[in-house]
Amino acid sequence: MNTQELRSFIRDLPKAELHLHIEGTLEADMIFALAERNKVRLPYADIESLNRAYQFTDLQSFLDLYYAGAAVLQTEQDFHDMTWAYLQRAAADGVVHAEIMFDPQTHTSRGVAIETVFAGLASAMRQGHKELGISSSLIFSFLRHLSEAEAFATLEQALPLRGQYDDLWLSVGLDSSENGNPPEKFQKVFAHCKELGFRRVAHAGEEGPASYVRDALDLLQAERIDHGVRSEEDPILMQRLRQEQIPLTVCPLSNLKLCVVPDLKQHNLKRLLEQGLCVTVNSDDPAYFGGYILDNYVATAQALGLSKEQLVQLAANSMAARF
Ligand code: HPA
Ligand SMILES: [Zn+2]
Repeated sequence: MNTQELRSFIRDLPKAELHLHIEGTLEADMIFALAERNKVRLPYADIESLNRAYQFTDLQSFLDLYYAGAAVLQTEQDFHDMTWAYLQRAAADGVVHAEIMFDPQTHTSRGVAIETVFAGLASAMRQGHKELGISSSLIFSFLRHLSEAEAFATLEQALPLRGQYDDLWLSVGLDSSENGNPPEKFQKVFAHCKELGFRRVAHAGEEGPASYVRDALDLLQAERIDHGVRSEEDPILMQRLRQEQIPLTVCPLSNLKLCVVPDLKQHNLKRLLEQGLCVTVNSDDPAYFGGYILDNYVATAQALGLSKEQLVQLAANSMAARF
C-alpha cells in the first residue's frame, strides 16, 4: 500500500482514542488567537517562533512549554473551542469514541473556576456527539508533581459538579512528571475515587521504570496504563499484562519527540503486540508532537512494517479497551 492507501485503510477502521490530553491539542495558532482574545502576554513573537521551540529532550522540557501554553485558556468559550477543534480532527481521522484527559489543577491554580473548565469541555463534547456522531468521556487527571493533599482538594472542588456531568465524567487519571513521583504517592486518593465509582488510569512506564507500571496496577487499581512501554523490562509484569489483557495506551510520536525512543523504527509497539498485549495507538499531545491519531498509526505502520491484520487488531484493541 502506498501512503495514501494506508491512510484511508486506517481512517476507515473504527477507532477509539484513549490517551489524549485536551490541553495538548492547543495548536500554536490557537494559542496566539486565545492570547489575543484574552489579552495574555506570550514570550514568543509569533507562531513560527513558538513552533520552533518545540524541540524537546525529555518529558519535563515538554511539560514546561505545555503548561505555559495552557495559560491562554480563560473562559468557557476557550475550553469549548479547543475541544471542538479536537473533536472535528478526531472525527476526520475515523475516531468514533474519545476518552479525553484534562488537568484541572493547571487551570484552577491560575484562578479559572472548575465550573468554567467543565462547562466548556462538556458543551463541545455534547455537540460532538450530536453533530459528528463521536462519543466521548472525561478523564479527570491529577498532576503527580503536586501533593496528594492537593489532588484531594481538587477532587472535592469538582465533586459537586458530578451530577451535572455524570454522562461524561467517568474516570480519573495521573499525569505530569513521572520520575520521582511514584504511584504510591496517590494511593489514598485513587482508593477514594474507586469507592466513588470512578474508573482509573495512570501514566506509568513512559520515563519511569517497569515497577511504576506494577505499582499503578497494585496500588492505584489502574485499569489501563498510559504509555507502559518500559513494561518490557520486567518479564513477570509482561506475563501479567498479557494474561489480564490490561490495555496499554501507547503514543509513538510522543515517545519519539520526548526521546523515549531514538527512532520510530526502534519502537517496541510491534513487539508488545506480537507478545499478545492489548496495545492501542494514541496521540497524547498532538499539537506538540507532530501528529494526530491517524498520523501516529501511519508513521508507526511504516516504521515498523505493521501488517493489515495488526492494524485491524490495534483498532479493535482500542474499541475493546474503552470504558
Ligand atoms: O506524555 C505525558 N506524560 C505525562 N504527563 C503528560 N501530560 C501531558 N502529556 C503527558
Ligand atoms: Zn499522556
